[in-house]
Amino acid sequence: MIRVILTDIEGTTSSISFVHDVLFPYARKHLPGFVRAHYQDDPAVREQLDMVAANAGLERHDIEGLIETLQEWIRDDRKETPLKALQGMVWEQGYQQGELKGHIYPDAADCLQRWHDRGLRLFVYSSGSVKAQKLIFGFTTAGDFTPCFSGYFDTRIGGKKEVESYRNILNELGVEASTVLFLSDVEAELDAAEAAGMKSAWLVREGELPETSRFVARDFEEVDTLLRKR
Ligand SMILES: CSCCC(=O)C(=O)COP(=O)(O)O
Ligand SMILES: [Mg+2]
Repeated sequence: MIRVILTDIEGTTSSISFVHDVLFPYARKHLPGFVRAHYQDDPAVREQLDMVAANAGLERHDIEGLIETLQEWIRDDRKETPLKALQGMVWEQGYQQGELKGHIYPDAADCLQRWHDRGLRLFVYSSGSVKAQKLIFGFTTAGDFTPCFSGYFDTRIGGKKEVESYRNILNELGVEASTVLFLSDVEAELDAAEAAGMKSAWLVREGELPETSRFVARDFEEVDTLLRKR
């Protein structure tokens, strides 16, 4: 029986276009100024920049080089942990100032609330940092959904296509793998979750439905139907 839902964000609870056409351009525009303003006095920013420097083989004082690398990573949609941490810090300003509102599909909003009310435990696993996850769900156009969630995981637990990441999440949750249903729009992530023993559902919100033996859902209402059958 499913007792825990672990959900991806982009393409699952929220649209790909919100992430790529709103969040990433916002980060591209504001990240250079944010880094220049904070690299000297904010240890959390400095820590992430040092990780970028180590990863890119740059000198830690080469701030303009580090900014250029971060901009390239945003362009290439690289899921690098320090980039994701810095994006979360930049987006925080946008949400706080009312420039950003998190997108959530209406079916996801309804079902997350219902599942929470039915006693299911809900967790997020996204490449976006935990801070970014709390912001997107805290400031949605449909209100604050953070009370629905019991916890959040990001790439610090491991990459989303790696089996070990899901094993680590199971260790943290302390539950039987077969009681966890992972929701994602990326098949390789579902493969990794299943290899760790979790159940999975593939969200295919647009385009043709794939021919597959996997459970496929157009939206969260179809996932809910599956949950009620199990
Ligand atoms: C937390 S909202 C921003 C999501 C993000 O930065 C991203 O790269 C999307 O990753 P996901 O694992 O949710 O597909
Ligand atoms: Mg996704």
